[in-house]
Amino acid sequence: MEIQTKQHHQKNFIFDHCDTVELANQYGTPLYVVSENLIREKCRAIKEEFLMKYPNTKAAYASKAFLTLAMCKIIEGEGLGLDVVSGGELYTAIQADFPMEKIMFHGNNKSYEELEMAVANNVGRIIVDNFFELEMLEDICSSQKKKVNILFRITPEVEGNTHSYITTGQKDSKFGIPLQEKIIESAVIQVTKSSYIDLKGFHFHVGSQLFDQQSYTKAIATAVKLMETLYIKYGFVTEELNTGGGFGINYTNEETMPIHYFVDYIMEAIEIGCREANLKIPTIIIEPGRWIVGEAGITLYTLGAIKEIPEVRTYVSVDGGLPDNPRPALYQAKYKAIVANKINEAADKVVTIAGKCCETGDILIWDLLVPTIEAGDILAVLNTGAYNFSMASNYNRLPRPAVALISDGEPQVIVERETYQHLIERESIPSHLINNKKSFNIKK
Ligand SMILES: Cc1ncc(COP(=O)(O)O)c(C=O)c1O
Ligand SMILES: N[C@@H](CCCC[NH3+])C(=O)O
Repeated sequence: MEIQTKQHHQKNFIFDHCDTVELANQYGTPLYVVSENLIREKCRAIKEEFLMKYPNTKAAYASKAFLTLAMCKIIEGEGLGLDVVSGGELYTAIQADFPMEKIMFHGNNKSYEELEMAVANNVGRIIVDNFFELEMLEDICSSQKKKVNILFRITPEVEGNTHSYITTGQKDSKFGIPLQEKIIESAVIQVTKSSYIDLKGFHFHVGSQLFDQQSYTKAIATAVKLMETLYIKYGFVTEELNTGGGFGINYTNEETMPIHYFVDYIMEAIEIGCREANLKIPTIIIEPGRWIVGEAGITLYTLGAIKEIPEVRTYVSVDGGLPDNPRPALYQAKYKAIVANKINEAADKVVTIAGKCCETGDILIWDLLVPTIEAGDILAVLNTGAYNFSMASNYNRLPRPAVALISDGEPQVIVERETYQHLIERESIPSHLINNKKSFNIKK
């Protein structure tokens, strides 16, 4: 493996200047390790190859990929905006003093309370997904006497070439306002009558972990057509177009695409579309999540039970699994991994890396090439920065791992490991169950 061969002089796998075996010893496993520098490098590439290259552009980090207070600070420091999809994500941003005007609030079923919180905190854009939300927003704005800027999320009717669970732009999708004339146009007409809500433009998101540029181009063509129709029929000028995120990253053998691979295509399609339709190019916004943080994270595990089924396979179990990384079970996602304390030993055995959950589907990696391994070895699963920590659960009552952030070669814990006590913290025992003395008559 490339990373291993580069490190002949090292004994252990080094990730962003830190010895991963030492990290495992210091903080325990499973452990999420995230590199601040790698995140910043990605943000800077977005600045250089998108924000500085094209006028009138903005970028927001899709925080669902990985969000902590420290992450808010990194994103703020890099000058990007933040895409949030829930009261919890918004609360985290508020607690980190993230500039509220740079927040984009998404979601297909925002609650009244979540919208109240967004309006009260003056978030920059609310991406309205449906009429139900529009009516709540009108009500909230009139009672708070506040104006809000919104985008309508449209369903671009594009099938992204990715796992079906992470396509969002297809016609039959829970996300976005359908493009049928009478639906989208009546939404626009309704909002233009509002004295509280200012419709700035439109948003679409095709899907996640995409490499095919054509799906963006198709969605842009649809959005430009809508912009043109609205301009011709109603004189409505689209000031902003948010083309979502979804840029794919390298998990196994795919080549990681630089940001210009996606954004140059997007910008060209917009320029051509707007020129042909005689429209002014709106402000263009992108909101990648995975592309910014996915490759900046790894997960360290300790190997435990090794079970060889002769002539079938060898299962090697780790001290985590599905609860800290549900992606293989959910999306058949593939990962690569390195035995961190044996990087200079020849990898000549094929094993299957199993999680410790009571689930047959809790397999992190099928058929991984490893050297001779034993219990106690440290396994580093690569590219786990996106949608691992953020999707982690306590299934089987496993405490969630800590997160260590490496900043300029120095690791520190930014999220503490959960304890067994955390698992019962919100629970109580009803009085009749305390001594279990009462005989219980089950009402029929
Ligand atoms: C509206 C929206 N924006 C941005 C993203 C970020 O996606 P990704 O992490 O694939 O870039 C998503 C998730 O797919 C999304 O639904
Ligand atoms: N959770 C998904 C991405 C979802 C993106 C949200 N629209 C994944 O891990 O790939």
